[in-house]
Amino acid sequence: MACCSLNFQVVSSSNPKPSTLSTSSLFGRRRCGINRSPSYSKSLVLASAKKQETLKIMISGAPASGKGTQCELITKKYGLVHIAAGDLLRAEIVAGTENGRRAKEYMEKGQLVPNEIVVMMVKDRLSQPDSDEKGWLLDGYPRSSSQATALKEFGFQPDIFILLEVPEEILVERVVGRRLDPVTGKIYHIKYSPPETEEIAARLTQRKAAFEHSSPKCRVSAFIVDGSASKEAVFAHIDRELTKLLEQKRGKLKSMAA
Ligand SMILES: Nc1ncnc2c1ncn2[C@@H]1O[C@H](COP(=O)(O)OP(=O)(O)O)[C@@H](O)[C@H]1O
Repeated sequence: MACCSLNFQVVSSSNPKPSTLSTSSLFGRRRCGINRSPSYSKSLVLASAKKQETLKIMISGAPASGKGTQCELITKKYGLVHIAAGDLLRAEIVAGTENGRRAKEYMEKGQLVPNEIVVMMVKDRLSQPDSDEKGWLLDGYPRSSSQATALKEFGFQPDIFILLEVPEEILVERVVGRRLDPVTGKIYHIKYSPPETEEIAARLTQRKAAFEHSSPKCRVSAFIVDGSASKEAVFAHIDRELTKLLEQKRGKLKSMAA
């Protein structure tokens, strides 16, 4: 069965050790609606009308991890604004801006675009009213601990970080073996562009790992997906987690208004 091949881990900042939950316990629980009961106080209704709680999500996954598909499913279900760092950069290039011109040089070489361009670009997009109203799903950012820190300093903190982990052998089989040097930002390929020294080789990471090393101060859910897990099975796990999170956020709002 497809779902049997999917491990699900939740790591919170207070409990950095992941605890693996069984798929049956996750699938077994009923999802609760967030219907308003007529007994809610007036203040609650006013508070809710003023600002509905939304989700703020960061998602990371190596190429071929199925991230694109999951992003589509998540944004559709939760009505979030999908903000992909790569798309923002490509839009700058198309618009012919100075940032776009500079970014292009790095992108063509397969390197990370410098932080002074990417950070402000993402920050500006997150500051748009639609991101605030609908919530957001940030994709492809951060790719280093300094990017994570920079955004946090601007006050943008995700509720959850979703990590789609694909075992090494499947990734290599599926696509290229790209690796990031977290120190220099240089991208290598384990086969076609190997690192120059043993020292560099020892610290290379897949890009997603750069975020893991930055210790996000938010809940982290890692979905370890092997080749046979269907997109529906993966989404069922993510959906369960997000529904729970949203209920918690809205529950907190309720108790504050009561
Ligand atoms: N957070 C980021 N920081 C720096 N550069 C980025 C970032 N996100 C995207 N880029 C640049 O844009 C390119 C395209 O990104 P993306 O659309 O996510 O595709 P890919 O998965 O092939 O990297 C990357 O190769 C990189 O040069």
